[in-house]
Amino acid sequence: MNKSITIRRPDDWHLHLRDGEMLQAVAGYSTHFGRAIIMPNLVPPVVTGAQASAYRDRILAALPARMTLRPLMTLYLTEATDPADLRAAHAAGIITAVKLYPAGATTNSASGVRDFDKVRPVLEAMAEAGIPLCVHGEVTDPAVDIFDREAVFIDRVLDPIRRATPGLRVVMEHVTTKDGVDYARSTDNIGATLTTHHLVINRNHLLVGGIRPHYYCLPIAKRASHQEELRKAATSGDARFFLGTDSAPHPDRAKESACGCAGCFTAPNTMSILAQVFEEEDALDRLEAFTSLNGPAFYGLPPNEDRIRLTRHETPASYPTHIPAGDETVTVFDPGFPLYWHVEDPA
Ligand SMILES: NC(=O)N[C@@H](CC(=O)O)C(=O)O
Ligand SMILES: [Zn+2]
Ligand SMILES: [Zn+2]
Repeated sequence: MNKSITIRRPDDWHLHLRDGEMLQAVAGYSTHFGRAIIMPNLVPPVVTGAQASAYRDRILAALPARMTLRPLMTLYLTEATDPADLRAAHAAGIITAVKLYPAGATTNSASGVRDFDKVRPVLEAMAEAGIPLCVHGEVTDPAVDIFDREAVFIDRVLDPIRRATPGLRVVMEHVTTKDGVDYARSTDNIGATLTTHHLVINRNHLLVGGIRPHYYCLPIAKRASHQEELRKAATSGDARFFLGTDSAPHPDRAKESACGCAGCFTAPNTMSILAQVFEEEDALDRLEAFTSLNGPAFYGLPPNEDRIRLTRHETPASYPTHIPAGDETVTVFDPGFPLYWHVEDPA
C-alpha cells in the first residue's frame, strides 16, 4: 500500500501572480490552493483600493474554470498611502492585508518606504482596524552584508515599529534565518511565512560548482544551519509558522542574465516538495498545520472545508521544467531530488 495522507485544502499566504501575459501563463499553476495572499508589487504597484479591486478582477478572469483559488488582495504601502482609502478597502472586503517593502529591498520595490515615520499614521489605522502588515524584512543599507540584512532589519526596523504601534498584527514574510524564527517565537501578534524553496536550498545550492540563477531569490538563501532552523520551525506545528510559497515567476531571459533578478517559481510542485520535506523530518502529521490551519488561524479565517490527498508513489511525479509565457519561458523550481508525492485533488 502506498503511504498517503489527507489534509484540508492548503492556502498560499504569499504569492506573486504578476499581470498581463505572465498572469495568464502562471495563474493555472497554483493548483490545490484554496486562497492566496496576492502580492502587490506590480509595475506600477497596487497602491489604492480601486487598483486592488481591478487587479482582483483580472486575476479571476485569468484563473482556469477548474481552479478554486480565491485571491486575497493586498495594498503596497507607500509614504503616500491614504489611511482612509486603506480602511475603506478593508471594510469593503477588497483587501486582506498591507505589504511593506523597504524601498529598493527586492523586485519592484522602488515605491516602498524610506522613512518609517511617514507611515506611522497608516500603521496606527491598521492596528485599530486589525489589518495585518506583511513585511519584506530586509534592510537596504549598502553597508550591511546581504546575508545579514534580515537579522539587522529585525533590530533596526521591525522591533521598533512593533513597539511604536502596539496591537499591530505583523507577518514576517519569507523568513530565512534563525534570527527570524527566534524573533517570531519570542512574541505574540506575529505570524511568519516560510517558503518552499528556503526549506530545500541553502547558499551552497546557489553558489557551489557554478552560480544557479534559478535559486537566486530574496531574501537570499542562507547557510545550512539557518535552513535547518527553518525546517524545524515549519515542521514544529507552532501556529506562528505557515506556508507562503513566494512563488515569483520571471522570464528566463531576466534570470539568466549578467544581472539576474530574484525569485523562484515554485507554484507547480510546491505540495509535492513539502510532503517530501515533512516526510524527511518525520513530521507528515504536521503538514496540515503548516499548509492549511496555521495561516487561516492567524488571518482570522476558517480553514478550507474540502481536502486533498497526497500519496507517495513508487515512481516520481513529473512536472514541467519550463512553462511558456507569451514569447518567453519560465523555469519551474527544481528541488534537486525526485518527487514521489502525488497530489489527488479533491481527496
Ligand atoms: N522573493 C523574490 O526573490 N522576489 C519577489 C519579491 C519578494 O517577495 O521579495 C518577486 O516579486 O520577484
Ligand atoms: Zn519579499
Ligand atoms: Zn514575494
